[in-house]
Amino acid sequence: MLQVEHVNQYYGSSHTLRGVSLSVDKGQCLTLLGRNGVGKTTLLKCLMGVLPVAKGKVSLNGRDITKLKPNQRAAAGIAYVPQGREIFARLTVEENMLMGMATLSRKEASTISGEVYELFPVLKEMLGRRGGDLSGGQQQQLAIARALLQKPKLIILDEPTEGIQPSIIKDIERVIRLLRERGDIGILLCEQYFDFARALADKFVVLSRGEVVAAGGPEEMDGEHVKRHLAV
Ligand SMILES: Nc1ncnc2c1ncn2[C@@H]1O[C@H](COP(=O)(O)OP(=O)(O)OP(=O)(O)O)[C@@H](O)[C@H]1O
Repeated sequence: MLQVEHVNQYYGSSHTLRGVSLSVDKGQCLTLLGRNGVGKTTLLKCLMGVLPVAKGKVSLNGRDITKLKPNQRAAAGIAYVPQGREIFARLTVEENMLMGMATLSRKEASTISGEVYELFPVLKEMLGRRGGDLSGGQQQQLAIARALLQKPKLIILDEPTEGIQPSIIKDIERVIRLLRERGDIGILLCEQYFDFARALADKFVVLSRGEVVAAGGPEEMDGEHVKRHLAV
């Protein structure tokens, strides 16, 4: 479904992504690994259209989306849960979730799907609370819920466990596992927390200095060649 071919990106003269290729299939979770500063977030921003791709191609279900704007990519079916969550602090939980439905037709966007409350029961209890008053873990759950309400074909998660307490990390792991089992969505998970990433990966890619240096199935993630490029 998502096909990334030889993507290159520069910040000024600094060559940040060097010919990165990867693919994510429907019902599959690809985990993107690598130390701080290797280009993971830059790659995700290129996939979302927040940063331009200098050279290379990004396609979704066979459609070339390399030149599309972020809102067009959202409408095409990519949802992005950014690092730091970026929820609207002054809007309520309910209003934040409604923002996730902005790309849907009026009919589709009329009600918040009950599935979201099944996945994240805490959000139902907090509908009227301001986003900024939620804990970090609750904000992360809200950010994922908001992305799912977009009814995406592909969800991109940038370090969802960062700064989150262990009990909520377990909840997030459970939700990603459920989404994977549902089988109708592709998941691209960028993650520093190795055990979490390994538990969810159908396959993995390791970046180092903007290049893919290792890739394979979950059984290969414990290899020395992989760990050498990670902070574990
Ligand atoms: N706006 C920018 N302008 C110039 N250089 C940048 C910019 N954003 C990031 N960089 C640099 O590009 C490189 C890749 O950064 P990026 O944030 O993609 O890494 P990362 O792997 O996501 O790291 P982290 O896990 O810390 O988020 C780093 O060397 C970083 O300093």
